[in-house]
Amino acid sequence: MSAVTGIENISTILVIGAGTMGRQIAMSAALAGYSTIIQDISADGLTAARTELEGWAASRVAKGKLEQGVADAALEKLGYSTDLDTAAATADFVIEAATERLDIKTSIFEKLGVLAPAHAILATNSSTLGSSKVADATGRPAQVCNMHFFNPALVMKCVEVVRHEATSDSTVETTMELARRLGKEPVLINREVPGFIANRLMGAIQREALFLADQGIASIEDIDTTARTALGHPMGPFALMDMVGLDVIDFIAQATHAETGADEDAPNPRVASLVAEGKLGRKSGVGFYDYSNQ
Ligand SMILES: NC(=O)c1ccc[n+]([C@@H]2O[C@H](COP(=O)([O-])OP(=O)(O)OC[C@H]3O[C@@H](n4cnc5c(N)ncnc54)[C@H](O)[C@@H]3O)[C@@H](O)[C@H]2O)c1
Repeated sequence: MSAVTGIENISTILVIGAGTMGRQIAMSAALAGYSTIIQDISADGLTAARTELEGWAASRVAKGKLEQGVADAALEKLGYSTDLDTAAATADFVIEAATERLDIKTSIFEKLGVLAPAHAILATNSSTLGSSKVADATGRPAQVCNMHFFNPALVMKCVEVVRHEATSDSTVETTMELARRLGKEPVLINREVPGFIANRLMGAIQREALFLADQGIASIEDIDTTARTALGHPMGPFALMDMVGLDVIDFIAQATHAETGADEDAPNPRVASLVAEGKLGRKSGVGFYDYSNQ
């Protein structure tokens, strides 16, 4: 039997990592009324997170999309800390969104197993590491799962909840319900699989798009146009890869290939050579498309 907490007993959420994902996950939790602590080893990272979230709230209020009182209440619910020991001791639910490295995550989960209250659920936002890799380090594997948000986490509705073999039903139920209370539409993945659902679907489309382009069957522009005009996608696969970052696309392919060893998961040479040339997509000004004049 797991001693996991039910949704009604969750009042304090700890988000570990104040980067791209962590800060917006934390704001989603604060907006839902939870006392939320963002913990990061970098004080500068915490300051940057605070500045971005205060700016985000002010701009939403200015556009009439968020009431001033709601924004103020959420910002008041947010605490910032470099001290994991103190932060973890009060957490009912932990969402780890630190740097994507197994050694870092293992050490965090090991500490959480000791520091967090016995009832606390310990979730990871990792895109490529299944929670089974860190579950045993906690001493409470039944209370560990992936809770995978999408970027930008304040906007995207999907949260993939991934259970590993030992994750308890109550951990899954509480995590799914928490996601709903954060205004998300969670989906459940019953078994760990590289890429979960969304990145697998995206990977399949990208693979086919790259195949068509590599074979000279159609231009990247026409493939993107087809995805938009025939399939109703908001943007084509090449534009999307440029937006995500070609280094990220290549990293995900490498991680997936390392895990599955399947030929179809091998990193694409065209993407790898663009990355080697520093052409990373929108963020570097050039990727499949040229953004230097935008
Ligand atoms: N960026 C995305 O689009 C995206 C989407 C979904 C999930 N994810 C996942 O979210 C996680 C974070 O990604 P990100 O893009 O926000 O990364 P990021 O590089 O923007 O932020 C990572 C943060 O973790 C902090 N950190 C590093 N070691 C730490 C430690 N020991 N304790 C506390 N904080 C620590 C860093 O200082 C940094 O602020 C990763 O697991 C990634 O797979 C990322």
